[in-house]
Amino acid sequence: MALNKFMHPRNIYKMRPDFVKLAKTYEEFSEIAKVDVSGKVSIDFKDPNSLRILTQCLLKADFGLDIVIPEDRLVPTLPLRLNYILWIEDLMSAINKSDPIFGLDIEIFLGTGACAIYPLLAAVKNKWHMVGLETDSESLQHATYNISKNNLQNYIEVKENTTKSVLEYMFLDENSQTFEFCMCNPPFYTNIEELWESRSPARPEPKNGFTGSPHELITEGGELQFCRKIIEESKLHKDKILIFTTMVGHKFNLKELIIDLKADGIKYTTTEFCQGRVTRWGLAWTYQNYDFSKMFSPRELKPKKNVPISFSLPELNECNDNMQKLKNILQDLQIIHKVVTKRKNELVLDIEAMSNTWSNQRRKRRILKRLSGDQMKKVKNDLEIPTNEISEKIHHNTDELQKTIIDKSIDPLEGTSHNLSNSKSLENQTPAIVHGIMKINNKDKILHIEIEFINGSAGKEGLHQIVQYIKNNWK
Ligand SMILES: C[S@@+](CC[C@H](N)C(=O)[O-])C[C@H]1O[C@@H](n2cnc3c(N)ncnc32)[C@H](O)[C@@H]1O
Repeated sequence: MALNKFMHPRNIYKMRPDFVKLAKTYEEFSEIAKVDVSGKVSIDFKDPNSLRILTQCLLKADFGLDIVIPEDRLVPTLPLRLNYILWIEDLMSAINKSDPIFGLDIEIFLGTGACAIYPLLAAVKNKWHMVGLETDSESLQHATYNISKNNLQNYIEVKENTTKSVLEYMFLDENSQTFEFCMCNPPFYTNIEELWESRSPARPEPKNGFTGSPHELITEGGELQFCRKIIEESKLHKDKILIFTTMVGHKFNLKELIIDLKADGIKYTTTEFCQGRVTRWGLAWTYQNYDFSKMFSPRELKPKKNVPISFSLPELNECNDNMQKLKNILQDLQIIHKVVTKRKNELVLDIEAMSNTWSNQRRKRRILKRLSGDQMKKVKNDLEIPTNEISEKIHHNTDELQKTIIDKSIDPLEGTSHNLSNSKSLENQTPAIVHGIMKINNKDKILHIEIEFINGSAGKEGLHQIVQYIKNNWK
């Protein structure tokens, strides 16, 4: 299932459902299940009846919902439906409406379908109040039946949309209620030919069987026109719904809709719904002052490439070996640094800080200021002990890696000494709090440095602090 890794992180269908358990629990599932010689249980995904039974059983097992999906209606794929609901949850939490447990939020759903799948999931999962609009009276009847079968009438109301509009119907009355969001899974196709074309033998065969009635799948102008209609109607009811959303089935249509929203200066955000081998898109827009900048698509959440920290150190007047000066600073910080590669003007060091030796510097300077007379003299004397006397190179690695480590460092303020002599034990027992790779390029006596963070409990912030310390002490 190539795209499952990009499913919403909270989607329970990221992991394939346990078919063995389903077969043991539900007789209807065991009837459609096949067991191979290795004991693996599978079903025929191309058979609409198997898909219907699988969906009904999963709704029962995972959400406690007892649903009847009519034979001639769309079988909702649960991973996709759940991806959409989870994204709405994220949007609600982005606008600080993440606490609907008391059922105070009232939502609206367009095109409820025969299962009323979205309102049912939203009600059992989040206790959201949903209003479902549907034009197909037969689907409406099924939806009403499924809602009362699960005793969720207090949460879900379904209404027959008798108008040609999409949203308008909800706001015919001036005092109509407001909603936190609307969601919609629009019919995909423009006409029956387009629908058949999508099923033509020339196209790669879909993995899942085909379900749904023409009414559910076809709309004049296809999904693009349907979504454009919602956008147009949303302009008339800007404050009646805080966030308008719709699912989009074709990437091309998503691009067109984004162009429309941009042209009108409407704030929007998008996401991808990835599941199995199918990607759909979510589009949300608002007329409110909401910040969507922290909304990310699951695919965007994958770790970003580690961008190194770059900076330069200028030539110093009284120093004729800048590279050595930099090494001295690393030594002062008790940072273990071993040479990875050494070329003419370039040196690559593996650096490891075992403890935070840079953070208290300001405090130490403050205390120094407060000290007076003899105390000050003593501390100053201690401080002025040259670095090479309080440290010594203790380790030369035979495989060409030169390791420099401070053997002993005196803390002038506490007057204690830290023994860091056993580098091996440090390496083996204590993980570095900052581990990075430092590339130093010496060009025209200016050091150009790039440090890449590898790992460590102090995080990249720790590395930034080290960089700051180096810059402050470059004099
Ligand atoms: C693709 S189906 C989605 C069904 C269900 N929500 C799901 O996701 O499985 C689209 C639904 O929108 C309904 N529909 C089409 N035009 C509509 C309109 N103007 N207002 C409300 N519902 C509409 C169709 O009858 C159909 O049930």
